[in-house]
Amino acid sequence: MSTRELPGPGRGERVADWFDGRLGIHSLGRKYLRKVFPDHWSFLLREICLYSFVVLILTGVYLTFFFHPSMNEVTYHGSYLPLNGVRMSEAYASTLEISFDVRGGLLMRQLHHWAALVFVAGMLTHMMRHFFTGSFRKPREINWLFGWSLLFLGMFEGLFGYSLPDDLLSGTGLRFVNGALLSVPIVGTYLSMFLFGGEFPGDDIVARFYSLHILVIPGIMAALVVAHLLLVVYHKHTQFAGPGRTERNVVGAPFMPVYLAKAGGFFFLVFGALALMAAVATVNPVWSYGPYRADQVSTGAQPDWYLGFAEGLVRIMPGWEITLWGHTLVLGVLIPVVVFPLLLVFIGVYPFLEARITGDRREHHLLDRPRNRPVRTGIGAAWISLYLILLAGGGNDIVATRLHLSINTVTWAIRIAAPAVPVIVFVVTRRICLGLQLRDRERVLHGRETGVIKRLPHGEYVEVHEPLSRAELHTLTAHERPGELVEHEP
Ligand code: HEM
Ligand code: HEM
Repeated sequence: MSTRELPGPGRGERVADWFDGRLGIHSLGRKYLRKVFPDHWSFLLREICLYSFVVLILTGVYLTFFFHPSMNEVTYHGSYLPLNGVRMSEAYASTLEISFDVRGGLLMRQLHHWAALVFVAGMLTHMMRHFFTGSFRKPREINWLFGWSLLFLGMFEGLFGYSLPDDLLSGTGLRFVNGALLSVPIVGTYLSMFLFGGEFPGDDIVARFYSLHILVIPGIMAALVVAHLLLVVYHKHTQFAGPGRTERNVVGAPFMPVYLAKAGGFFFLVFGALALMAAVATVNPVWSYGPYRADQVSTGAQPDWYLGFAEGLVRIMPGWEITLWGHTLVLGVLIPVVVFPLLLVFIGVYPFLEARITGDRREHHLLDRPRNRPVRTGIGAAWISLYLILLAGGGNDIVATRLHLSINTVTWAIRIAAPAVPVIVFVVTRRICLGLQLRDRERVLHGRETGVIKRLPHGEYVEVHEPLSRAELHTLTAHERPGELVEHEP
């Protein structure tokens, strides 16, 4: 065949070449599309975070087309007749319009709100899975901090979001924020005036929260998500111990095509589940609360679940006040305002605390089984129990009415449970871990109990034990025992 007859590159190949010459996509792709992903069900939690974040951005952009972030007063004349003729802010009126007059508006609002609830739940569970398995250890401490910042920002992003519609519930939440700011000594009044642009509630807060909500915080969060994922690529994945898995390799399926297909499918699953929730379950029906008025307050007012623990801290505090040099310190609010961030900061700095206390400064790429780290597992369980108790405290009125109890009984029960239960949970969890370790040890040394009883020729009955497979033996023994840490020179 002469050279003239050779077929030239096809159109697709030419386009690909053109782009590759300018962007280097081919070499990048060749390197990263074969990136290996280990498999474990708990790794899916991160995908719930990622995809609900994507849903939040998509639905959020749709909402910006119709939402008016203004506190100018208007008289409502829309489709929701019970509020016809009522004076309200433009923000609230536009939320009613989104809910009743914009095509797909209510679905989008509910999708946005459900996605927010699931997003923070996803982050908390993803965080706890990394906590319990010790993946935050060197070299991933900074990625832990990136993740932690996402959680922290996510909570405030939610608070700013549900304050936007300017309904009676969100206004009650803002009054709470105002009270918390005012309790700060010396600068409290300035902080409140600065945030609200004058006396609470002022005319600016919705517009201010709007810029933070749709621009500043999502921008920082998107950058953090990218940095978080880049660091995962740089560090490579952690994995559970098992045959063939070491501190130096990663065993799993390649990104392309296996993982991409899985991740793509999972995106539609998360999107579908959220859409279903948004379609069938009402969330934040602002029309039934009415517009915010500073002289009114709604009963049964709750923040979204992820901030319930902060509310709980305030509700269980006695209304203590002291007067110093002619100034009143409202300890009943100030103490919770200090404890609330501390509870979160403890989680943020935990990797550094653990490394310092255990003296373990080595790199770790193999994950711990929680039972093999009884103290850490105990601390994690105790933290969750405190969080849940305070969450119940934040809904003490709901608990009291649902269980037909006096609100004082509920409040006192939570006051006692908040310090006591985490200690009990710590001790019990630690014991359970040690028990499970003994069970593992028993299985390694004597094999699995088969339940088959044999009678020996001399009449003795014994249970037949089946030795574990080599793979199982490896998995159960591939961990360090206390006292194995390498001593470092100070
Ligand atoms: C992590 C991200 C986000 C969270 C946790 C979040 C959370 C929320 C929540 C809970 C609400 C109240 C919804 C309701 O009315 O029931 C809200 C409202 C709103 N969000 Fe977001 N959001 C996020 C990101 C975004 C983004 C990226 C945008 C826009 C680009 C956006 C735009 C809006 C708008 C316009 C509203 C007011 C509309 C309304 O309440 O009906 N959000 N957000
Ligand atoms: C928007 C929220 C978040 C997204 C989209 C996200 C996503 C991811 C993804 C995709 C990974 C890869 C590997 C894996 O899960 O094993 C990862 C790893 C990690 N995440 Fe997150 N994450 C988020 C929030 C958080 C939070 C709140 C924390 C903890 C405070 C956290 C801590 C970590 C750590 C320590 C790793 C490294 C573990 C490893 O390499 O195995 N992340 N994250």
